[in-house]
Amino acid sequence: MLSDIPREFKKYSKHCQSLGRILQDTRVSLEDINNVLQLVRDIKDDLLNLDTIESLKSKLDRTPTILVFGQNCHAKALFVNYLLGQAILPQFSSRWRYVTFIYGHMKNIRLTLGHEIEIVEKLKAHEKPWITIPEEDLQRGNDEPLLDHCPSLEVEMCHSILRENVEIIVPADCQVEELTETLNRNVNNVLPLVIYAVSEDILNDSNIQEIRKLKDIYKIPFLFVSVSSRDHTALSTESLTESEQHSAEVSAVRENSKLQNIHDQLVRLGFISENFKTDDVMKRKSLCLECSLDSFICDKKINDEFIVYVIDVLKSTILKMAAKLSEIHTKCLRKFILCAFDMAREIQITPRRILYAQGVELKLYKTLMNIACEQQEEIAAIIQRTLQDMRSNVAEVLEGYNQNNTNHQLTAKMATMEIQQLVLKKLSTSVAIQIVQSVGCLQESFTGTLQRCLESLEKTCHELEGSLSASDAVKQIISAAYSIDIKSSTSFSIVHTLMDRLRTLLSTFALPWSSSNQIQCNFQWQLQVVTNMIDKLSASKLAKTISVQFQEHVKSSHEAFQSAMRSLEGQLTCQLEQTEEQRITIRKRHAPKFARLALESTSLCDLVKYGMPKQIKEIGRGQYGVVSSCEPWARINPCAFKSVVPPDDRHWNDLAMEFFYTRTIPEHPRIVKLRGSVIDYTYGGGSSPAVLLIMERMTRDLYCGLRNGLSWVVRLQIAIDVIEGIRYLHSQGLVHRDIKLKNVLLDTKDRAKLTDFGFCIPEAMMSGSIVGTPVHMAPELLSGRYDSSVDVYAFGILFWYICAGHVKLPTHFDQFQNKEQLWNNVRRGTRPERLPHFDNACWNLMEQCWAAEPYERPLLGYVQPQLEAIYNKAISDSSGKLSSYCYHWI
Ligand SMILES: Nc1ncnc2c1ncn2[C@@H]1O[C@H](COP(=O)(O)OP(=O)(O)OP(=O)(O)O)[C@@H](O)[C@H]1O
Repeated sequence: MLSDIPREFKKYSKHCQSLGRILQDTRVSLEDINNVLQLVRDIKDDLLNLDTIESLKSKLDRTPTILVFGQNCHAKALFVNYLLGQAILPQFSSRWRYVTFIYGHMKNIRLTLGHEIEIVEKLKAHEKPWITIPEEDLQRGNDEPLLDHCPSLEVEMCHSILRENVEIIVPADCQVEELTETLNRNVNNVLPLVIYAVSEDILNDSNIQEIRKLKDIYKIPFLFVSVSSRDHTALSTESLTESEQHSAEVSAVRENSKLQNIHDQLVRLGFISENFKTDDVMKRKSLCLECSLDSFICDKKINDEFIVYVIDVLKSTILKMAAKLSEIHTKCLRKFILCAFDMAREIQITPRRILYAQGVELKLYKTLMNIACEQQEEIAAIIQRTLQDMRSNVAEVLEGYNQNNTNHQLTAKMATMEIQQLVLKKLSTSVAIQIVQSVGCLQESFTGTLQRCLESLEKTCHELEGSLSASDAVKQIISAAYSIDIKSSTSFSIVHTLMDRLRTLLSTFALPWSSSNQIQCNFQWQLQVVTNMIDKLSASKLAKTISVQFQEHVKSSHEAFQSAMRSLEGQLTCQLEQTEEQRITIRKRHAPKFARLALESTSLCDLVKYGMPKQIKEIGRGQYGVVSSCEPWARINPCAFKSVVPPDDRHWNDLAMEFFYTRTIPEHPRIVKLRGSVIDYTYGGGSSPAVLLIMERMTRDLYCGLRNGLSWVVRLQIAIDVIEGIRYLHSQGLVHRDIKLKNVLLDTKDRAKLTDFGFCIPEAMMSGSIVGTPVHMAPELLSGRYDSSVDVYAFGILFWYICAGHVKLPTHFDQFQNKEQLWNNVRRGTRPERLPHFDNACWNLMEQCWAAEPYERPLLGYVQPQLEAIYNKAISDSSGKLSSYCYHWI
């Protein structure tokens, strides 16, 4: 109804206010994180680059404006007059200037340049009272410009549509070519609702061109309205005379055929879809679909259907903005959570890596030192053997020089040189081969992982100082023992030293070739001298030298490694403290803030799309909220919602974080999926808003189920369902932390789903807070240091109830006066008692699950097949033995 339109604009403006507040909070929160983390800064830059926040802000500030275009002034006048319910515009005139209708307490009219500047000009309307705007005031003078300083006729009216900060603009008549520029200049920063009024049977070329141009400018759906001058408020046909009735029928037929023509033409031109029937409009309204198609209505239906177009445009506008904002919140929050995960991992892993690297290096060092000692004898033997083998090579060298050279002095020198080189080369090669063999396997087993581990530690460290790094020190240790280039003896320092020593030794024995002693050398004598000289080289001494040098080298590299490691460890410890601080800030401040914003923006989207859920009746109450059944919402049927009123900011943030985790996990048959949320800001008189969490409605909880009696097979199936649900949550990185009878809901077939993710949280975001329901709480929960195995413990207790088949507290627990007493005893090992009908398989399973030490508790992947085996046995037992019926119903 037209009379409902102001309400829709009012709703829109309320949503805009909510969005504006969320937007402002988002801006403040982004500023808050600005200096925290590089990663977070990236998020902000990302947003600023896109100008998302700013552009959303300017979109929010737009005034909803009904822009009335049309085939001619006649069509536009008819539409505006329908809309405002009075003949405000003359039906037969042309060359209009801009006409803007705005809200005012009294009817008033003036010429303006924009809203601010009023042009003082005497208007016809000022001369006497008027109903319809005088044509003279509307018409643009021949010399009146359309672009710069184009005067606009501003009409103030006291009308309910205009009261909601809405304007109606009838743009000035102009040529199609001038449209873009005139509209850009005169109608900017508005939220347009574009009407194209048609009064003729057919659109002419210039109309079509105009529509195309308008579609280029406003990329939103249009509403085509076929208008006619017929008075729809006229009396019903029954009160007409026969001839009047006849002419009314004729004009109705003509009207229908005109409507059909225009409709067909619009379809042909592709402006509206072929299947679009006016009746669809109502269907679309009820389905709350986003406005994506142009619509076509006739003026007879304006009263009922114009509102559909208005709702479509307003809803889709709000939805787009809220969805964009929600995307920003979710994106930031995801980054925060990932970041917290990485940080938690870094904090956990780095000290282990350091220990690992130190351990492996120490082992490597010790092994190399052992090699150096153990290999000494073998190296000596190798040197000995090599020197022996060398005699024949030396003989060949000497023979060659004696035959070919007459200058004995020169020959002697050259021969000495060549022999020296020969000895060194042979020695270095054979020693090198030995060392390579000894340490070669070490390189494979030690360096790969160690090197990677060190490199990753050094990469993590932001301020590695200039001195030798631990990874370089390890490289040195290895190269002290093993060098790829060992055969080019110069690159291997130990062999190089050996060469120097040999060179000195050999040059001492080079005297027989000198000319001063006048002794003629002959081959045998030379050979004897050289052989003697070689024999004088002490193999064991050389081996010892090599070994000592080798050990020294390894030791000094080891010391360098230790010192590099100490400095690396110091820096990393410092850095980890900062990382932990940042993680806490993210977990406690930034993530909850964005979670709350995300909850607000997604709730706004849900509210706009589906409205407030309509309560049927209360179905349950928990510690934190009331659960009610409600009418189908977002096509969820049957549907329920839990309303939670967070008492303070901390609870708000906690709720928002939990909501985020549970809303973002993919659907699973064993989990009650949260379908949406809305925030009721009016709750408690507006002082304490309530968050309504909307979900599928289940039949009852396991507590009720057990109290009313469930067969053994059904109970076992429920236990399997619960395990599947917990396993799924764990696979998503979430810990439930509150597994208990009331959080297991049953459907009509008594299949179970987990619900109430009030405490559900990813491990990395856990703060060690003490949460849960006392009897189901694992002892370590109280220490604040726990992991996902608390759910296994809680399942153990739940399984006790399932096996017991009733909801009475275990006698062992019943004796305690308060939860402190209970916890103290649980810590000391008190657990539920074994009931007489428990079989071994079930009892063993629950005992394993509630083991005191988390590491003793079984993995759920182990529990499930155990349960399935118990279940299969129960099925075969129950099908065979009717006599056991009573037992099953214990
Ligand atoms: N989706 C649902 N469909 C049907 N009943 C539900 C649904 N969710 C909850 N209930 C019922 O409402 C009761 C209250 O639920 P709620 O989650 O608020 O609290 P709780 O789990 O019992 O306690 P607490 O708030 O301490 O965790 C449940 O015990 C259950 O019986």
